Amino acid sequence: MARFSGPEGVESRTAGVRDRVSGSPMDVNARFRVGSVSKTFSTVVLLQLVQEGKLELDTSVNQYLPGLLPDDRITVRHLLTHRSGLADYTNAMFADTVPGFEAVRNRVFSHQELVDLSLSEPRTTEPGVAYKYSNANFVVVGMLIEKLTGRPLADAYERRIFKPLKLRKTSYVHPDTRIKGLHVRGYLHPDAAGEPLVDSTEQTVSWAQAAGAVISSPADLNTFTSALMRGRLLSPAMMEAMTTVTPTDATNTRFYGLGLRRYDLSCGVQVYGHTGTVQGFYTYAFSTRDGRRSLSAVANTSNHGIANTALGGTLEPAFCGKKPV
Ligand SMILES: C[C@@H](NC(=O)[C@@H](C)NC(=O)CCCC[C@H](NC(=O)C[NH3+])C(=O)[O-])C(=O)O
Repeated sequence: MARFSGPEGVESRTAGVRDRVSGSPMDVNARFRVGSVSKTFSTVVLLQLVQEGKLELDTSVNQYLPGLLPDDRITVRHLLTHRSGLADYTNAMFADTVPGFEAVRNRVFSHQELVDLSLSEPRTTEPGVAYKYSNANFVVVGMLIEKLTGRPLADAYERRIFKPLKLRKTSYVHPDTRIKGLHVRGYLHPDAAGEPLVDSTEQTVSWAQAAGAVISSPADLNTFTSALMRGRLLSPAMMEAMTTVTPTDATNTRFYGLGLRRYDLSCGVQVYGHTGTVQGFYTYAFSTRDGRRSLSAVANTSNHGIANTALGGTLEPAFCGKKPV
């Protein structure tokens, strides 16, 4: 399903079903797991704390969480730009897709357990030297938010983003495994062709937390990315910092700022947002820099490259006016 919001109004497209058993059609008003789009929510909260003087971007993480990391050179900014060198424990956790998922779908991890999983693997880069995507970075961001606010992560999201923007279909319910209300069921592709799909809708997402456990809807994600880009959540200076990007691959069309991706489209439009992959759900949530146009595109499957590529293919038609091929 996809929902495009722009000056000309809202356009939605759906295809297929939200539930393979009942056959209920995909519904653009349904909720789903946004995966790493959660990283942008977490970044907004942390940058608001920076604005409030509670922490500084270029200070060592260990200054705020004494003894957590083995290298005092790792700064808060390194976490938000995936340049800390902290290994991504999910690579090992989900090397074998379905068994890996089944082993954790009902597990509740502490933040410390997830950090320990990361630290049990070698660092991937010297701090600040290279972009190496890792969920561990945003687990630590979640720890910083809870330490500096003295409250659970859910409260920070609710009070600082969900409530002010009236994102009534957006929630953070860790470790509850259910998606409440009208929602899409997600179907995880097994690694071996021919194996049955796995209904992966119910899970704690405790393996990701601030890195991937937010639940939302297409309209709410468009409201969020648009409001973010319009400067409704952060100061101009902080938006400048957040949208200062470096390339993440050799194509020079994909970039990462602070918890934010930038894609440069063929028509010259630059869109900002994040992608998400959690068992059974692919998400693209992007907006133009002025926030006037935003798109949320979702597929209720994962571990299925052609679906992810097709979903990513909605950005050009949506923002460049190209008719889909
Ligand atoms: C990349 C994406 N990251 C995220 O959204 C985070 C939260 N998800 C992951 O790290 C993938 C976990 C495995 C998914 C599983 N894959 C496997 O198990 C592969 N063996 C699946 O596809 O559902 C992003 O930033 O856009």
